Formats: sequence, C-alpha cells, structure tokens
Amino acid sequence: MSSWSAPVASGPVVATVDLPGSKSITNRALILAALADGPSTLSGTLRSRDTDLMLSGLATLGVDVAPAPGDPTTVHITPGPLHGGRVDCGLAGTVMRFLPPAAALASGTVEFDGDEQARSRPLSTILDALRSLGVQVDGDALPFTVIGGGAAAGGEVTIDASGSSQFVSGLLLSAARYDQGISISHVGKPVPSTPHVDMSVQMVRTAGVVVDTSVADTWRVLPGPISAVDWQIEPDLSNAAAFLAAAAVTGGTVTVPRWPAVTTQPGATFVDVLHEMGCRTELVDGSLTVYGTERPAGVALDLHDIGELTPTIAALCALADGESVLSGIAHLRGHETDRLAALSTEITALGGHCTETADGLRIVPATLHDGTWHSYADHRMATAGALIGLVTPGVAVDDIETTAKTLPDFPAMWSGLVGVS
Ligand SMILES: O=C(O)C1=C[C@@H](OP(=O)(O)O)[C@@H](O)[C@H](O)C1
Ligand SMILES: C=C(OP(=O)(O)O)C(=O)O
Repeated sequence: MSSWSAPVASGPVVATVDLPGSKSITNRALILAALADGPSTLSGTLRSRDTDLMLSGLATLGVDVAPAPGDPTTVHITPGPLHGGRVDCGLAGTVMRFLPPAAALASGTVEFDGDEQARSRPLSTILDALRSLGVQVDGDALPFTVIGGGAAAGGEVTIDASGSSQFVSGLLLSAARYDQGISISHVGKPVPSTPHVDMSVQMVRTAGVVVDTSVADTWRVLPGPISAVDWQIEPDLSNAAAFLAAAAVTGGTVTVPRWPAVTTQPGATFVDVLHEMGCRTELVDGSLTVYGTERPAGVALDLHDIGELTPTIAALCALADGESVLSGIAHLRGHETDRLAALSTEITALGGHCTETADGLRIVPATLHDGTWHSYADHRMATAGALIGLVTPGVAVDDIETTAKTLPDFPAMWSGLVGVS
C-alpha cells in the first residue's frame, strides 16, 4: 500500500480551488436519467470511482451511457429496456442503495456485489422494503440478487431508516416507475442526513414526479413518468470542506468558485461550522471565501444531518484550542468504515486524545506528532489525514489513492495548496 507524505504548509494557505461535480447529485441524476421518458444530458458530472460505478452499472442493465468526446464531464444518457447483468457497487453507498430499486424494473436477474469492505455496510432495510413491495430479492447484504420481472407493484412500505438516509432516497428515486408508486413511512430513531433526503425529493420533483411530504417521516410518490431533464451538476461541497478547512488551520484564505446560492447539499452547512470555530466567510459573486484564524475553537456539535463532514470536522477539532464533542453520528459506524473507531484510533496514534462516545466523538486537542495515518479505504479518512498533515510535519497518509472514490485529483489539488506540483 502506498504511503503519501502529506504536504506541510510553511505559512497561511492562500488558494482558489475549483471542485468537480457533487457525487450525491451526479448519482441521483444518473438514476433519474436512466428511468426517464427520453434522453438526458448531465453537465459537470463527477467522474470518480463512485460515479463511474453507477455509469457502468446502468450500462450493464441496458442504458446507453455516452460521455461527450473530449469532455468526460458531459454525459448523454438514453434510457432503454432494462435487462439483467452483474453490478459492481465498489464501496459506494449510492450505488448499493440507489440501483436495486431500479433493477427491480429490469427483465432479468441482476447480481450485485462490491468490495469486501462493502459487504458489511447495512442494506437489509432497503432489500426487505423491496421484498414487501413485490420484488424478488435474494440476500440481505452484498452480494445479493434482484430478480426483475420487468415491472414492480409498489405500494406502501414502512422502514426504519435511522441507519442511513440512503434507504429513503433509493426508494424515492425509482418510486414513480412502480405500478402504484411507493409510499414510504419511516418508524424509528430520526433519519440521519435529512438534507440528502431533501435533495432526492427536490430532484424527483424537478423530473415532474409528484411527491407528497405533508406528513412527517412519510414520502408518498405517485406513479407516473420521470421526465428527461438536462441536469447541471453543482460542485461537490462536501469535498470542498477539506480545502476550506485548510484556511481554518493555517490562518489562510481559501476560495471555492461556483458556490451555489441555494442548495440541498449538506456541505453548505460547513460554513456554519467554520463560523462556530471562529473563521470568517464571505460569499461574493458566487465564490465562497474562508478566512481562517490561527487556531480554530473547540465546538460542541450535533452532526446528525451532516454526518459525511465528520472526518473533516474531527480533524479540525484535533487541531483546535479547546475540547470538542461531536454527537448524533452513531450511524457513521456503517459508513465506508466505522468512522468513529477509525478517527479515534488515528488521532490518538498521532498523540491526540479522541475517544468514542455512544453516538460520536470527544476530542481533546494535544500537540500532534509525525506518524502514519491509516485511511481504511475511506476517502474522507484520507483527506482528514492530509488536513492534519498540513500543520503536523511528518504525517504519511496510507492509500491516498482511495480519495478517487469521489475526487481522483485530490493529491495534486491538495499539493497545489502549498505550491507543490
Ligand atoms: O444520499 C447520499 O448521497 C448520501 C447520504 C448520506 O448517507 P447516510 O445517510 O448513510 O449518512 C451521506 O453520508 C453520503 O455520503 C451520501
Ligand atoms: C458516507 C459516504 O459515502 P457513501 O455514499 O458511500 O455512503 C461519504 O461519501 O462520506
């Protein structure tokens, strides 16, 4: 496994970083385009491991996927009759949870598998939901099989989506194409990452689908066509977080252009986190600029809605000038890796104090030292290690290549922050 010496900033980082498309928006747009009533074009498409797995999965099932010559971020999607095939989900939650409800509409058997590490990610909630909606599914985790009958009944289903918002989103995205639509009711502890559910609702509505959300924790999707839409994908604001954090830990200035004025991306909330830590931000002409302080302040934050930002925020907390408590994120144990265990192990190994609580982390800053930061095949663990290494000489991040899950250019972009090419 590779070892990447994290670049060290010799002073405040001053940079402008233009981020590629959002993983979450790209993979939703791809499902909707594949099930639409005509061809669609995606512009600003993220091309990364997670989104390329979605493109390949759809192509395997009979969708015509055509990147524009010379511009891989413009992708033409022409729906076709779906048939059976083998889908590799890698470690992508959006592929393993969004594609099975679409596969249920195929004529044929669709076999799903993924990385070894993906086999322990929670899936039974959505597979049980499909079974109760009239779909034949063998298995409760990867690998599993969906035996598509060319159509699916749909109807009402009650699920406990407290383990992942993606269970709700996966059903929402394909629901209109089920004979009776799907009415999803959630019963259990609160659904995490609700901005991601809002993103799904907003995008299916943009595609002309009727969704009734007037009852709390219930999403009633009426049956009907999904309209073809030419999707313009926003930059990935969750990937932006690590770069903005570079300003926070070096007292620098980082600007991200094309920052959407209105968005459902949870990454937008990172601005509030930075304010809480003592940074200043400014949105001018569509560009967001963060002005860092010398040392961010410790914080007490409930991250239930923005769990995917936790590795970046935890790294900031390890470099802060006071204790932090991050809560509401028990579900992160089912992310790419058990992120609570991984963060506490790695921060502690570099001399910090980070302990797991029942639903989060307690981080007491200490002077960090050199050492190896392990990534656990988790892109956001890798970027968190890079952030700590930016101000801690001698940090080597193993498997930095895992950032290709959502940002293949991360090592070069990060080195660019300190002027190393
Ligand atoms: O729907 C999505 O695009 C996502 C939903 C969230 O999943 P969880 O609700 O499982 O945290 C988030 O963490 C993930 O990175 C992307
Ligand atoms: C949790 C994440 O990914 P996934 O879509 O694989 O769940 C993430 O990107 O932080």
